[in-house]
Amino acid sequence: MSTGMESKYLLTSKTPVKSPHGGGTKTSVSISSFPIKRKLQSPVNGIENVIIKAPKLNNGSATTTSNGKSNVNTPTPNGGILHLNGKGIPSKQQLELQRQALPVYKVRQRLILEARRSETLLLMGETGSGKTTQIPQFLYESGFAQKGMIGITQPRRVAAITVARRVAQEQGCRLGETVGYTVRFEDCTSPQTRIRFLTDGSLLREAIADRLLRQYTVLILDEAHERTINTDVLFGIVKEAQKQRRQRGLTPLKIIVTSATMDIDHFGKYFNVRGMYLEGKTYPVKVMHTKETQPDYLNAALVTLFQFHRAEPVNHDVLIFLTGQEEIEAMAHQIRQIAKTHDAELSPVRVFPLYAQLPQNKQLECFLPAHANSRKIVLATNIAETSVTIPGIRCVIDCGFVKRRVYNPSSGLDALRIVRVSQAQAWQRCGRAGRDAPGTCYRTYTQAEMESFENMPKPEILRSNICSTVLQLLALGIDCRTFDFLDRPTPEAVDDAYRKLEALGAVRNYKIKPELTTLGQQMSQFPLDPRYSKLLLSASAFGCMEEMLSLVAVLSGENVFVSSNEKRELAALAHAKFTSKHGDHLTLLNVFSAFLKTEKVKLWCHDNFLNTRNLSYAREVRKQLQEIVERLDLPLNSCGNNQDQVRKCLLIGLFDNIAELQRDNTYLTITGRQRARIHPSSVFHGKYRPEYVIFTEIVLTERNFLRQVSEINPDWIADVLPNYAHLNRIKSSLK
Ligand SMILES: Nc1ncnc2c1ncn2[C@@H]1O[C@H](COP(=O)(O)OP(=O)(O)OP(=O)(O)O)[C@@H](O)[C@H]1O
Repeated sequence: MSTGMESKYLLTSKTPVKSPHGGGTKTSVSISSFPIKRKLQSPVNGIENVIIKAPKLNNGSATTTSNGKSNVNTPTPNGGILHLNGKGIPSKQQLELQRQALPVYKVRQRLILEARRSETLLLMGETGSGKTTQIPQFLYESGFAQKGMIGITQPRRVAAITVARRVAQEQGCRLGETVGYTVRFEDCTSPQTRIRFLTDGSLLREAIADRLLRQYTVLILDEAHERTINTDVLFGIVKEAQKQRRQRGLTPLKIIVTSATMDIDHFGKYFNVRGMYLEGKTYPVKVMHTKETQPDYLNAALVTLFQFHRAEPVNHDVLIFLTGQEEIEAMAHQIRQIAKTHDAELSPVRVFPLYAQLPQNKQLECFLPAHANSRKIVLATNIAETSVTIPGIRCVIDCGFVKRRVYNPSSGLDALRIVRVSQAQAWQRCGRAGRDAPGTCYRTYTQAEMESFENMPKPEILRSNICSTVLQLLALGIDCRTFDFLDRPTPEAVDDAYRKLEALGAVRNYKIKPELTTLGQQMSQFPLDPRYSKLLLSASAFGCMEEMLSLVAVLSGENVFVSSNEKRELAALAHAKFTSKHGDHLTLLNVFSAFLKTEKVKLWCHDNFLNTRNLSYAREVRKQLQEIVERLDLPLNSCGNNQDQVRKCLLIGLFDNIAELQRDNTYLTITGRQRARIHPSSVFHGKYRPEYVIFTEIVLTERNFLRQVSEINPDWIADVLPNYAHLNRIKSSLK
């Protein structure tokens, strides 16, 4: 099966599955989400949830032309059909017609009425029905943004940016004018902006400056089911801001919580409101499961892809959900190879990776209109799972796995693990098809397997390191233990976070009445993990502030190295110029320092196989971090050639990330006793193995890897962290 070309092999059952709603027919099942109807029957605090019915839609249908290419027919309000061919950029009039065809558009009057009547709305509607793009526009067009902005939060940058772009298009304005977005280190808004899409983390940082969030008249917390830590904290913050503004007679704050798959009863109890279900679907999506459990989900996805590719019209684009960068890059290579080998019999393909570490301009490439005579194949992680619409996608292939950050309180380490998706995530993935035409979703797992998946992903706050959250809340004057959480983290997790913050010197007296130290207050001003903030706040004492600003800026961004399958050796040679024998951190610093001195950056990056966009982004981040450092009056000193100071300083923030070489050439982390190897991207990979290392991150997959590794001298540990060295019986401290 390795080529994925065997056309007789039928992976999926011929009968599509029934949606959990029970709607749809045996052969064409509509996309659906959680069993909404069952949920909606139960009263919330005695308040009945309601279903808002949309008038019947004249949904578009797909027709196949004689040359095998199908046209997407977009329904128009007068029942006419508008030919778009699914690939071109629509005109203003076409956009308006597309808007009017969305289910949410049909209930806009009712929605506006509900928004005028109630302080808080809890809205559930099918994926693709128009919640994210339309509701902010209805509110804006009805005057809700006269005294402030309408803010819409998204869990991910790519969603915030692409949705803002679409809404700006629909409003006929340039991005950053009436419609804009704000994500970490990037603000594309202006004083004219009325509709602002932003990541939940960005809104949280705004709350530190103004707990009442006075810039906003409406806040829409979208994709509530994702339950990221930031969204969970925001629920409590906006609820309190709303109450305070009411009590002080200030401009009221409307809160709207939206999702296709949230647990509406749980949210209803928390906000003490009824939930509303906006009825109406866009295009049907046929859902297919494999007949049998697949031992290799990657191969199963590849086989399914080529079965589809052989059989279906070329402009039916495909989106495949995988777990991470390595898998995506490997499959992209395989697909291109297979397509090349069989180019005589197969239509051309264009493959687009989409994952968080990819430079932003590369991420956005798959959102461009597709070509009519080749198939677009997007290979994505869960960053494409919610909110996004990738034009042209008619087929989703879901491998059913996701890489999730999990925190192990007993080891004290954060790690990435590959786990099964939840049912809610599977339905969200399915919802990425059928957005501009009917679609199909192939799941490379059986229906029985799907039923064994958990209903909802466990809220991030219950499975992650919450140090940053505890610090941010404390900066807002809130003890995490008394905060009004939708789901409260366990007392052990809270204690663990306080203990870590105390070890970093950010908090004191946490057992009785936690207080931020001066250092902690300063740390909360950086949009960074507290450990990185600590590095910056300690750097001037080590005489290396200039270097640490650069290093933290690079570590906060995405991969600066460009790998090339075709020119692997040339790339390695180019990168070797920057290699520091002391490890990856100083290597990164060498790259970035050289970049900062370069004038013709594009050419220089190209010649050195470096990513211009990511390095330019790091330069921007550095500028912003330097502004904070200057505001805090910290000396901007440099250690020059004495770069040991940088590695010593790293110990002060990353002291939980020290590992010791073992006899079998693996490493054992001092905190948590995890065994791991050096990541293949490290300068130490397959070469000299230092006795002690400090690393940025541990990745737990089939094998554990330490990412970004530098050598440290154990004597430094005793100097910089005397208690730590003693407690952990580091060799040098026992001499
Ligand atoms: N960038 C885009 N290009 C083309 N069409 C788009 C784009 N963004 C949105 N649309 C159209 O608008 C529809 C509504 O999208 P929207 O994101 O508002 O839905 P939603 O209800 O929020 O979905 P979800 O729950 O999946 O986030 C899509 O189904 C699609 O038809």
